[in-house]
Amino acid sequence: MKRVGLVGWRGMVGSVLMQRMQAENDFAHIEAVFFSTSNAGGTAPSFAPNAEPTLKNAFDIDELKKLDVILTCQGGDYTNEVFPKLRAAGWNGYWIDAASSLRMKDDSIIVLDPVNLNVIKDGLAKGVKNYIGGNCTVSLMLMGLGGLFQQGLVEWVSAMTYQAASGAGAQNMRELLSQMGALHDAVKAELADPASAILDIDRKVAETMRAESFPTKNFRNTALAGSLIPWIDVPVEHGQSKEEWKGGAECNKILGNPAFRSAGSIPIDGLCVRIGAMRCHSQGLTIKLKRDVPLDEVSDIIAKANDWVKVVPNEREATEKHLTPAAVTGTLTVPVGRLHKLAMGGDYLGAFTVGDQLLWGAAEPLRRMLRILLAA
Ligand SMILES: NC(=O)C1=CN([C@@H]2O[C@H](COP(=O)(O)OP(=O)(O)OC[C@H]3O[C@@H](n4cnc5c(N)ncnc54)[C@H](OP(=O)(O)O)[C@@H]3O)[C@@H](O)[C@H]2O)C=CC1
Ligand SMILES: N[C@@H](CC(=O)OP(=O)(O)O)C(=O)O
Repeated sequence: MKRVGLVGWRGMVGSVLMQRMQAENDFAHIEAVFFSTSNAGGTAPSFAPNAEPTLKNAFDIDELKKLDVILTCQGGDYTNEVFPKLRAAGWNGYWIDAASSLRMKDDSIIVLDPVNLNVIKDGLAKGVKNYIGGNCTVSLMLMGLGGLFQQGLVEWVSAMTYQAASGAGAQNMRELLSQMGALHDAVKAELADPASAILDIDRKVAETMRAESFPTKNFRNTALAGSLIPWIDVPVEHGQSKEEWKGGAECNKILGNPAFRSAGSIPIDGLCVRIGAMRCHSQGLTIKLKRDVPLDEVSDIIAKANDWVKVVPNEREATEKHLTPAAVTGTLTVPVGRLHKLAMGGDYLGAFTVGDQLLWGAAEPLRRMLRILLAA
C-alpha cells in the first residue's frame, strides 16, 4: 500500500477533498499520513482507516521523504518553501498539488483526466513526478467544452467569467455574507414597510456600500455584495490580470498544445470578474469554430465528452432551473447551456457554463490523479 502524505487537509479546498475521498472510499487504498503546519503531534483525523494516529510536521523534510506520494492543498507559499528542499534532498516520490506554483514548469503536468488522460499517461510513462491541479476557471471551462477541443473544432475562445467569492478564499466568503447582512440591516425597516419608496432604499444601500464602515478588508476595500469586481489577481503583461492569463496559458498546457501565444496554440482570452456567488464560477463564452458545425452536432459533441457535463436546452425555464450557481453548488455536474449561433456568423458559438470551483475546480482532479497513480 502506498504511503500518502496529506498536507492542507483541513483548509477549504482540503476539506472538500477529504469529503470526496471519503465518499469514494479512497482511504481504503492508501496508508494515509496527515501533516500540519501548525499542530504537529496533534491527533490525526479519524476518517482514514489506515492512517497514522498523530499529525506530522509538514516542514519536516525527513518525514516527508518517507512518503510515496504527497498530496497538498496547503497553498503556494508552502509549495515554494518545501518542494525544492524535498527534491534537493533526493526525494523521488509523486507530488500532487492544488497550488499554482509549479503548474507551468516543464517537469509538471496540469491534471484534468476527463480532458487530458492521454497527457497524464504519457507523463507517467516518461517518469514525470509532479501533477498539479489547474486553475478553477480553466478546469471548469474544459470540463464543459472539452468535447469541442478534443474534436479540434476550436479556433479561439473569449471567456467572460463570473467568479465566486470562494476563489478568493474562506475569509472572502465570510466577508461577502457580512456585506449582504450590512446592506440588509441598512434598509430593514423600509423593507418591512410595503409603502416605502424604492429609491430611498436604493440610496441607503448605495451609501452603505460606500461607507468606511462597510466590511471590505478581504476584498481590498471594494464592495462585492450588490456590486462586482472586474479584476482578479495581480496585473501581468498585455493589460491582462493573472487570472485572465491563466486561461490561455493553462488551457493550452492541459491540452498538450504548444505554449500560449506561440504558433499552433489556441488563443483564449477574456475578462475575469468576481461576483457575489458563493462557490460556483460561471463563464459566458464566445467560441470561434473552425467551421460552421450544425448546432445539434455541437450539442452532441459537448454532451458526450465526459460523464459530468450536461447540456441544458437553450430555453428560459431550463436555464433558470439548471444553469445557475444555486442549482450547481455542491455538485460535480457541469451544465453547459445558452448554446446558439451568434449574429457574427455560423462559426461563432455562444455558450454559458457553471461549475463548483471547489470540486472540479480544485479538489476532484487531485483525488482522481491519486487514483490514477494507485492503479498504475
Ligand atoms: N480557494 C480556492 O478556490 C482554490 C485554492 N487553491 C489552492 O489551495 C490552496 C489552499 O486554499 P484554501 O483551501 O482556500 O486555504 P485555507 O486558508 O482554507 O487553508 C490553508 C491552510 O490554512 C491553515 N489554517 C489556519 N487556520 C485555519 C482554519 N481556521 N481552518 C482551516 N485551516 C486553517 C491550515 O493549515 P494547518 O492545518 O497546517 O494549520 C490549512 O491547511 C491555495 O493557496 C491555492 O494554492 C486551488 C484552487 C482553488
Ligand atoms: N484565482 C482563483 C482561485 C485560485 O485559487 O486559483 P489558482 O488555483 O489558479 O491560484 C479565483 O480567484 O477564483
